[in-house]
Amino acid sequence: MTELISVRDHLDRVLDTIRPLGIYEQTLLDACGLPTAEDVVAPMPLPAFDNSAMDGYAVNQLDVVDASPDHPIHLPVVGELGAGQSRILALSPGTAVKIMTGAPVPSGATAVVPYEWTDRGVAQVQISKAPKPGQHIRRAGEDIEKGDVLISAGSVLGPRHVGLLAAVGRATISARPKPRVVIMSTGTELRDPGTPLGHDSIYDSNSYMLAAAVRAVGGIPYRVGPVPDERKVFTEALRDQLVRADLVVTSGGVSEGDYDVVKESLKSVGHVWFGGVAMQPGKPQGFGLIGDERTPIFTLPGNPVSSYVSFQVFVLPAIRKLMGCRVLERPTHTARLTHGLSSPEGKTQFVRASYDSRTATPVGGNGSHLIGDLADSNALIVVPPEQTSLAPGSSVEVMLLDEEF
Ligand SMILES: Nc1nc2c(c(=O)[nH]1)N[C@H]1C(S)=C(S)[C@@H](COP(=O)(O)OP(=O)(O)OC[C@H]3O[C@@H](n4cnc5c(N)ncnc54)[C@H](O)[C@@H]3O)O[C@H]1N2
Ligand code: MOO
Repeated sequence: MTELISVRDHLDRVLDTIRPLGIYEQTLLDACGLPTAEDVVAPMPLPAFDNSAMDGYAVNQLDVVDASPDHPIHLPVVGELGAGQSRILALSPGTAVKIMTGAPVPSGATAVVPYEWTDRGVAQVQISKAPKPGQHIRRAGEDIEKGDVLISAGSVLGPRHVGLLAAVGRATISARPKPRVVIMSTGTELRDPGTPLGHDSIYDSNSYMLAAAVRAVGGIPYRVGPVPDERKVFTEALRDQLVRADLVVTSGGVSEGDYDVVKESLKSVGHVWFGGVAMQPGKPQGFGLIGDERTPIFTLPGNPVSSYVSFQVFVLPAIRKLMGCRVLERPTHTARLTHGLSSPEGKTQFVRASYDSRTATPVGGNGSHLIGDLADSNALIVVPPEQTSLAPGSSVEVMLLDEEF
C-alpha cells in the first residue's frame, strides 16, 4: 500500500506552488470582497471643511450666550447657505446666516442654532436657547486627517471601506482580481438537475456545491456540465476551459476504479501529483499544474462530502492565496463535544457537526455520500491523526463553515 501524506504536508505543497494573481487597478465595486494590494493614505481630510450638523442659523456664539425662552435674542438674518453653497464666506458680528446641514460654516461663525430653538425668522431671527461654543459644527479633519492610513494592504474591502474610499475621492484601488475557478464534475452517471434521471444515474451535486463554495469565498466560478468518464471528452473539455481558468477543480475519477479517467488523462496535460492524504473523508487527492500557463488544478474525490471537505481544507486556502489574502486557512475554534466519537488512527478526521454556543454536536454518520447530513452541519470537528476516541465533554477544534475571516 502506498503511504499517505499528511494534511499539513499536502496543504504546504499546494500553498508553496500557488502564486498570487497580478495586481491591477479596479473600480471600488469590483474590488469589494477582495484584499487591497496597497496601503491607502487619505489624500484629503474628512470632513473636508467645517460644516453645519443642523438646519438652523450660523452665529457668533458670544452674540447669543444669554438667550433663553424668557429673554430671547434677536439677530438680523443676512443670508442663506445650502449644502454645496459657499457664497457667504464670513459672518459679521451681531448677525446670523441661515445654514443647512452640510453647508460650509462661514468664518466668524462659532456655533449653529437649530431651527427648533428659533422662530425660523427670515429677515430677523428670534433665538431662545444658547448653543455651546462650537455646537453643531462638524470640524474639518475630525473624522479623518490628510495622510492617515485608511486601509492597510491585505485588508479585505467591505461595503464600509468602499464608502470610505469614495468619501476621500478614490475611484479605483489596486487589488488582485477575483480568481476564476473552473469546476468540472466527471462521471458517466451524472445528470444535470432539471433533466430526467435514469435508474442508474444520479444528479451532479458536486459541481453546484463547489461552484457555490467558490462564490462564497469570493471567487468567480465557471461550472462545466458533467463530463463523462471518457478520456478524450475529458481532455478536450479541460483544454477548452483552460483559457478562462486561474484554477481548475475537478471532482471524481481519482480513486482506483476502472473508469477513473481524471488520473489517466492528466498525465498527458501537465504535472499532477496523485496520491492519498491521511484524512477522512477526502483521502484520494490530486494537485498540480497544467497547460501552457501552468494553471493549478485540484482533482477532488467524487464522493460529495469528500469533495466538500477537500474544498474547505485545500482549495479555499489556495483561492485565498490567489487573491492575496493575509490569512489563508479557515481558522479553528475550541468547542466542547456533546457526544463521544471514535476516529481512525493515523488520519485526520473531519467530522460533520452542528456548532452552537461553543459546543459541537456530531451530525449523522461517517459515510462520504451523506450529503443530507452535510447540509445539516455548519462546522467540521478536526480530529488529529493520533486521537482515536474522544469522550463527551472533550475539548475539540472546529472549523465554522460559514464564518467570514
Ligand atoms: N478500491 C478502492 N475504491 C475506492 C477507494 C479506494 O481507496 N480503493 N477510495 C474510496 C474513496 S475514500 C473515495 S472518496 C472515492 C473517490 O472516488 P473517485 O474520486 O474516483 O470518484 P468516483 O468514483 O467518480 O465517485 C465516487 C462516488 O461519488 C459519486 N459522485 C461522483 N461525482 C459526483 C457528483 N458530481 N455529484 C454527486 N455525486 C458524485 C459517484 O457517483 C460515486 O458514488 O472512491 C472510493 N473507492
Ligand atoms: O476519502 Mo473518501 O473521501 O473517505 O470518502
